[in-house]
Amino acid sequence: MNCVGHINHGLWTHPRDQSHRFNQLSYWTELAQILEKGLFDGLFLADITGAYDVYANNIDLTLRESVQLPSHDPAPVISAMAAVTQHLSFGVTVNLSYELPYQFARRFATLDHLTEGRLAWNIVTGYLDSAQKLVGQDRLQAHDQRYDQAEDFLTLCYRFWEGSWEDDALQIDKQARRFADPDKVHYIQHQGPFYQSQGVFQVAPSKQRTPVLFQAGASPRGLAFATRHAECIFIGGDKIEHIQKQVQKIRELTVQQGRPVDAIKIFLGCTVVSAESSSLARDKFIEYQQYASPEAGLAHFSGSIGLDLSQFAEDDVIPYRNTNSIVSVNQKFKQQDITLADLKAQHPLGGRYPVIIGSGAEVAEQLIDLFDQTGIDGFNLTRTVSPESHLDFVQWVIPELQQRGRYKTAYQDGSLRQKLFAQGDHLHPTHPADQYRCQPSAQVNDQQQKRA
Ligand SMILES: Cc1cc2nc3c(=O)[nH]c(=O)nc-3n(C[C@H](O)[C@H](O)[C@H](O)COP(=O)(O)O)c2cc1C
Repeated sequence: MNCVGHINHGLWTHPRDQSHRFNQLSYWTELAQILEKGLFDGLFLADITGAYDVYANNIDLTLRESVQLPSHDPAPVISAMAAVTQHLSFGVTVNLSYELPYQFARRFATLDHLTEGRLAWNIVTGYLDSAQKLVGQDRLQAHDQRYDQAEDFLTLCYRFWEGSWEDDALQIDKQARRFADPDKVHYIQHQGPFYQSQGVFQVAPSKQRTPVLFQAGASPRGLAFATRHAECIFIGGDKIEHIQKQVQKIRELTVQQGRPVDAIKIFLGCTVVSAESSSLARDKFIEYQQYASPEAGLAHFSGSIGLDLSQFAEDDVIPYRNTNSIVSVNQKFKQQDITLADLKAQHPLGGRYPVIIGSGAEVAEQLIDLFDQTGIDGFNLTRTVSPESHLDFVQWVIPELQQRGRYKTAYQDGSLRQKLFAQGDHLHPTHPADQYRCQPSAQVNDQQQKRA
C-alpha cells in the first residue's frame, strides 16, 4: 500500500524501517529495483478508501500507529517504478464503488500503455462506512449489492477496453495523413442497472487491453464474482486443509463459470522473516516483535469486520455479528470460539498473516511444501521491515528456491498476462469479456451512428 503501516503494524518504529519515506519517489523506485533483481513477478499495492475508525469509535490509534493513515493514491507511483524496471509488473487496487467507469478505464488503459502491459487491477468494492461519509453518502451499500454494481462496472470497462477500437485501428501513417482509421473505431452503447454510457473510448488499445484482473472475494457472492471475472485470486489462511479446500472450491466454481480449470492463478498471503541461519532468523523475529503493535493490528481488524474490538477483555470470546463489512473474515467468529487474547496472538508482527521464520533453505522448503500440498500457484508476500524484508527474501530465500528448480532464473519477455499464462497478451476467449470484443461487422451500424 502507498502508506506506512499496511498489514504488519507498528514496524514503522523499527530503526531500519524506511516506510515513512512512502511519499518519496525514491522509496518506490528503490523498492521496484530490489524486486526486479529478485525476479519477482509483480509488486501488489493494496488500497482503501476511508479510515479505520471502528476501534474505540475513533481514529486515535489509527493515527498514532499510522494504520493505513495517511495513505496515498497508489496509481501515480507506477510510472516512476516502470521507468526504472523492465519486467516487474504492478498490481494496483482500486475501489470501483467511488469511481466513474469511464474515467477509471481511461486511467488504467493509459497506465497499461506506459508500463507496456505490466499492469493488473485488484478489483475491490470497499467495506468501510467512513468511506461512504467521505464521498457524501450515508452508509455502505449492502454487501451483495456492491458486487452487483461491480458486475455492471466491469461490463462497461470491457466495452471500453475490448469493444471500441479494433486491433489495427491505429495506423500512424504520416504520408497518407491517417493517424487512425475511422472505420475501425466503434461507438459503444451501455445501458446497465448502475451505469450508462455511449461513445468512443478515448484510449487506443494498450498492450493487454484489459489489465490482468485480480480479486479477493471469499464470501459466496464474492467467490461467484471472482471466479467469473478474475484471472488471479488472493486467498488467506494458515491451515493446510483450509487452503486446500479454498483452492478446490475456486477451481470448481471456475469450471462452473465455463472457464478452464486453471484459468485462475491463486496466490496465498504470507509473511516471511529470513536470515543467514535459522537462529539469526529467530533472533530477527524476536527483535521485530519488540516494535510490532498487535493492538494496532486489532484496530485494522476492527475496520475489516465492522466490529469495535476495543470493547472486549482479553478472555472474552468475540461474538459473531452480521455486519456489512468483510463477510468471509467475520465467518470465523461463527465457526470457532476466539478470545481477544487469541486474536492478539494471531498478530505477532502486528498483522494477521501466517509468519514463516527460518534460514533461506528452511523458508524455501516450507513454501514448496505449502505449494505442493495445497495446489496454489504462488505467494503474496507482505512486507515487515521495509525494504529489509524484501532484501532478505531476495538474498536468502530465492537462491534456495532456484537451487531446487522452483523459481525462475530469468524473466520471460512479454506482458504480465503473457508471463503468467503464456497464452498471449489479451484475455482468454473463455473469459466473459470476450462477448464485448468489437466485431468488424459492426462497422455499418457504427458509421450510421457517427453520422447521426
Ligand atoms: C487478500 C485480500 C486482500 C484485500 N485487499 C484489499 C484492498 O487492498 N482494498 C480493499 O478495499 N479491500 C481489500 N480486500 C477486501 C475486499 O475488498 C473485499 O471487501 C473482501 O474481499 C470481500 O470479501 P467477501 O466477499 O468475503 O465479503 C482484500 C481482501 C483479501 C482477502
